[in-house]
Amino acid sequence: MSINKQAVLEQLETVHLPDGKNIVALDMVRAITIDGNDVRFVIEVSAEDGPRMEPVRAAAQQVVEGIEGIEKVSVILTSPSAPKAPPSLKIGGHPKPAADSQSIPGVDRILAIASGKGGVGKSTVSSNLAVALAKQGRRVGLLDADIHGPSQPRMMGVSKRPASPDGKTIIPLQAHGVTMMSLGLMLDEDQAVIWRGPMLMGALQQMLGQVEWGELDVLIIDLPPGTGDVQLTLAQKSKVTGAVIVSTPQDVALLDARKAMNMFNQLKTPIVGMIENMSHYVCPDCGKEAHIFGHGGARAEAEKQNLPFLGEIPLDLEIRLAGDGGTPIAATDNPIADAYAKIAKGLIDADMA
Ligand SMILES: Nc1ncnc2c1ncn2[C@@H]1O[C@H](COP(=O)(O)OP(=O)(O)OP(=O)(O)O)[C@@H](O)[C@H]1O
Repeated sequence: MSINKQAVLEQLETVHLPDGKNIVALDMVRAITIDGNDVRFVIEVSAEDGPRMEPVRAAAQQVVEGIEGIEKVSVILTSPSAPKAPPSLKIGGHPKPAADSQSIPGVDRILAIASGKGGVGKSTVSSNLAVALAKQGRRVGLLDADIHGPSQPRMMGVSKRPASPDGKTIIPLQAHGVTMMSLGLMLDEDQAVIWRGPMLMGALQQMLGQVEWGELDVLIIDLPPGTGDVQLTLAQKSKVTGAVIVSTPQDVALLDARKAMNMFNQLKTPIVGMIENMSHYVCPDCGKEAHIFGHGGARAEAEKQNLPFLGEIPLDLEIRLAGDGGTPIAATDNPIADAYAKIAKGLIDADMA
């Protein structure tokens, strides 16, 4: 028997609190994840109730363990302990149930930039691609959904707190011809983000739903690395046109990229193609090309997976310096900008941006 979320919820409806209401009706069950024969979920309780809720947790585990075919059940009790949201903007909070996957009014396409592994340059690709597309006349938005480590404010050179005239809608900022928003703009730069899953999901949904994006040809979303809740929420709750996978050429990054691709396949999010970042290094002194992380791995992987290969970006100090300085290299006339321009053109020609 295949295990589905509905079957899990039905069992959980039989777990009641002392006041008689069940934990599903009370909206306490979060983040149900079914992984083969294993099931994981979270029960959210108030901080005061926490210690008294262990029997409820145990009961929830027991009833789900009773479902035929389930081998392992992990249930975690959590209570909100997130830092306070910026008062006027109400970022955070629980995700509101979305009936179906939603499109964003005025936004024609959503492109998610993803990677399996951290640090492969996904955020750098996102900002440069956004700028390169804007330079080619597209109306582009950039949403920094890398909520654990938002880096777009630094890379795009913005630090102003977005306005919210009515305390509900959020007015995004403009930088290098791109309309952008990042949770980083709501936080102090060195504030660690320790929000738990459900809070993050709420924040993400708010960023998608409450930001006044205006009319956009494409909204680029810089995802966190890996295959976590943000990716799942995004793919399930919004109409993502496609995902672009960024990888460095070496095996370990490709291994993780494969996991990310599997996730998108399972979520039925089309994969637009792969980009190889840090593809090669040209020594500025002698002009010799070196392949520090190997070369061509992402292209070969794309071929293997029958996916388009969108292009390669060299490893270059100028790219890092430009990103750190708040002006993506794609916004300059440095010849390296051509690499991003080429990928942007490919996306436009494929009607993906
Ligand atoms: N092609 C490149 N050449 C040189 N430096 C690069 C290149 N791409 C990215 N970098 C640098 O590598 C570092 C990591 O890049 P970036 O933050 O874009 O990666 P990421 O995959 O988004 O990371 P995270 O996992 O933190 O989200 C940054 O300092 C960035 O400037």
